[in-house]
Amino acid sequence: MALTAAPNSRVINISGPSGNGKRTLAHKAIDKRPDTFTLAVSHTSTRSPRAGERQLYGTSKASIVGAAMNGLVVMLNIEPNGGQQIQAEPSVDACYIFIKPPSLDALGARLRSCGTESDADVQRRLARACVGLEIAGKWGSYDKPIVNDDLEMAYRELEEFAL
Ligand SMILES: Nc1ncnc2c1ncn2[C@@H]1O[C@H](COP(=O)(O)OP(=O)(O)OP(=O)(O)O)[C@@H](O)[C@H]1O
Repeated sequence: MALTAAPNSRVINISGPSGNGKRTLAHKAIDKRPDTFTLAVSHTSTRSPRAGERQLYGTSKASIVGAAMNGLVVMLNIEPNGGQQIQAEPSVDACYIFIKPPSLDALGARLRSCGTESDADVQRRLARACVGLEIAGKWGSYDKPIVNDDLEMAYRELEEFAL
């Protein structure tokens, strides 16, 4: 049987530098509209799925398409390569959102506020974020950039784009 998502279904790859609020934004979407949004996390994640999340294993594509066929907007927070594979799959109507921090200073403050990382780790993640933002800027292959400054406004942009 061919895997074909329902016409109005959406699969959204959520990408962007570590610590810029991808997970926070996705969980806000699930909290606000639990009957609409679900989050698929990579099977490489070290933690168990939280409420509203689906963990992806070998049949990831089938489970994504299955959820989309059930009318859900499936947000993917997975490794960049995995996201590109899903995007390249013609049976899935996938799009690509890039979440940007308002500034590198703000991103640094968020990483530090978690309190789980040493200064050296924060500096390393910021350096990676600089590279990621530069690549994304040149790459330009995402459908929707969202600046996650005010969380409520960022969520409204996500909702407007997704629904
Ligand atoms: N708009 C915002 N304003 C202020 N703080 C925020 C905002 N969005 C997220 N944060 C905070 O930033 C920190 C990192 O957020 P989050 O874990 O969602 O990032 P992430 O992009 O999913 O990170 P990772 O890719 O490492 O999993 C958290 O402490 C979160 O509460």
